[in-house]
Amino acid sequence: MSERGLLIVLSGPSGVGKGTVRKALFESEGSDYEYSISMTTRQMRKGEEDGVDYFFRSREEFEERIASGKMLEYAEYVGNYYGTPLDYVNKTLDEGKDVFLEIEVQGALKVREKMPDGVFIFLTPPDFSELKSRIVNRGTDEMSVINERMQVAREEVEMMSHYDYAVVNDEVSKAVERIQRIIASEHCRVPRVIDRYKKMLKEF
Ligand SMILES: Nc1ncnc2c1ncn2[C@@H]1O[C@H](COP(=O)(O)OP(=O)(O)OP(=O)(O)O)[C@@H](O)[C@H]1O
Ligand SMILES: Nc1nc2c(ncn2[C@@H]2O[C@H](COP(=O)(O)O)[C@@H](O)[C@H]2O)c(=O)[nH]1
Repeated sequence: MSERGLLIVLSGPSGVGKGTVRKALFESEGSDYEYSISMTTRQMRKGEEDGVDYFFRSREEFEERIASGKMLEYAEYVGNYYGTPLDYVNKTLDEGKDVFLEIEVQGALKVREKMPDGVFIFLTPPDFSELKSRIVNRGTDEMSVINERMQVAREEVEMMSHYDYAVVNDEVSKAVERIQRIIASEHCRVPRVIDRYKKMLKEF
């Protein structure tokens, strides 16, 4: 039996490029990760699709899921709930597949408490004016929401010390390479592979 998959958590301020980097990573040669689609109560943006970008749900339904313990983590971010469905993550890790979460900081820290053997990567902007330009130029949020997201970003950067790695997203292809190297080295960590070797020795 193969060992449990690796949980990879990519986090960082809104607009830093988590989605862009994640998509480029998934499209890169040899990439073999399973993306955990999050659930949210926010309004669907133009071009988004239910079940692809997010599971878009009402607040009532989201709160029912929280109450019945169906979320690995959730957070309220700029007025909306966002969360990770628990079953999919556990089932996929048990199948030996690597699971990729792209989530904000409060949620990532909750996952860290529950699944400390995951790898926690904080994506950083080259600087804050570039971060603001990226959110503004994306054109998806009103100025009041952008200002709120920038305010949250200040607090989130303070939490970087709780992560295993910080990766700067200056250029998407470079950020992808840095993340690939981190994941490759995490796969070789002794606590991950030792059980398999112990089992092999027993059967030898
Ligand atoms: N390295 C980069 N250089 C320049 N622009 C970038 C880079 N990475 C991402 N962007 C642009 O920045 C904007 C924000 O990127 P993206 O939506 O991926 O961020 P995000 O961190 O996923 O945001 P959110 O957390 O709000 O979902 C997009 O318009 C994207 O094209
Ligand atoms: N704690 C969680 N945060 C999540 C999850 N899915 C996405 N996110 C983060 O929320 C913000 C805002 O996202 P947007 O799509 O409205 O721009 C961003 O930082 C996402 O990474 C989740 O399941 N849990």
